[in-house]
Amino acid sequence: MRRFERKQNVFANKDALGESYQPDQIEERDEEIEEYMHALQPIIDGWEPNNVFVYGNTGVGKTAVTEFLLDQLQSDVTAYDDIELSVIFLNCKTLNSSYQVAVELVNKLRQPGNEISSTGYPQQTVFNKLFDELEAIGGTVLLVLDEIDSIGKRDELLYELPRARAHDNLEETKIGVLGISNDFKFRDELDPRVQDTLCERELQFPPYDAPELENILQSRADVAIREGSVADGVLGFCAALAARDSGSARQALDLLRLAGEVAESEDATCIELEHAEQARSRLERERVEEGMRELTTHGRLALLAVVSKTAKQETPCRTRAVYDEYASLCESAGTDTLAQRSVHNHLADLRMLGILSASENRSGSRGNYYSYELNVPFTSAIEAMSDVLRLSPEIETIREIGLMNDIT
Ligand SMILES: Nc1ncnc2c1ncn2[C@@H]1O[C@H](COP(=O)(O)OP(=O)(O)OP(=O)(O)O)[C@@H](O)[C@H]1O
Repeated sequence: MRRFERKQNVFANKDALGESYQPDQIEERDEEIEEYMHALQPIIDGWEPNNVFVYGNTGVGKTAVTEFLLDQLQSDVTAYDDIELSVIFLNCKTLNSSYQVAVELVNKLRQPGNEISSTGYPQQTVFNKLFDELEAIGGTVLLVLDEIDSIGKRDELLYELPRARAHDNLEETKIGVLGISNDFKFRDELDPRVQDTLCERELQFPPYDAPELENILQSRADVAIREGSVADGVLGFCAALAARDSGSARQALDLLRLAGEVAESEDATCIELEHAEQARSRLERERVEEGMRELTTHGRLALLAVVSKTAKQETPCRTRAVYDEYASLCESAGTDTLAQRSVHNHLADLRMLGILSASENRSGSRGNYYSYELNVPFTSAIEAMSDVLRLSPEIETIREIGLMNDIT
């Protein structure tokens, strides 16, 4: 049997491409940093902090920039004796109401063994306990609530916190709330009174473009990858793919890390383009599989219908044509067919998941219609389908037709 053996032929510090790594340097965000510093300036000046709302798509540096700037702020603030700054960071991902967030904050601020239980109190009692804890800290407290959208519509705490001094819930402590979110709808759906205070200062982080992502990758690769271990064009390839898809630095970093893993598993000493290609198709396949897990059987059959049309070189194609293909797959699977309207909804879901793309066509007086095609490689889709659908002979036939037509 093969034994474990250390392989470090490509990576110098692989963790530097991971999520928990905090970069020493933030690239390509000078304007946002300037605006952010402006919003935080009252803290250094000794006034009440602004409430700040930071939003932008996933992976665009909201958390990284916030952590970087708050570290800097905490260090700069030590030059002023009259300012006591405490920063409390809470990720709200698993907390879906004001009540839960307040309990979590109270427990974070209390000594171990003195925590409160997460159920059983009236909401206002928990809020009061939180105010007591905050008052005990004194000075300036900045509450950073990451993924704040998880709180949903039960956002009373976001109303109460910024008004705590005005409502005499806090006397000594000056409080600021810094909310971070990638859900654009959340901000718009907030109670207008919450919106007024919470979004006192708004910072929007746009998606990165390809050159920006390449610079971010380069600065991470300098730490993470051995010198000379990444071939020309690899960083550009990862950056271009992520820019085209999401503009997310996380996606670009994940791609580079996986490309490095592929290279290491092949005992290569340098990450070549072909490793990045393999990483791309693996990530895409994972994305299709992940998306497909959420689909119902009919959603999967609708997708298989588009895959089949792709094999026959008949995409982009209209809902009607996808529907006919879908109906015959249902027959093979021994399943009743849904109405065309429902299949249309499944196609729209697949488009939202990024598995299909659609182009809108105008057909004069009869209105507009969509044509669908696969937005992921044929091979990734067919592999993923054969894992989740029990239609082996049909899937094999589609694969063969695709092969015959040179579809990859
Ligand atoms: N400008 C940048 N310079 C260096 N690294 C960056 C930059 N922007 C993002 N990153 C890195 O990309 C990854 C994702 O960034 P981050 O977690 O800050 O995104 P986010 O906008 O907070 O996303 P989400 O909404 O999903 O939490 C992290 O590893 C982060 O260090």
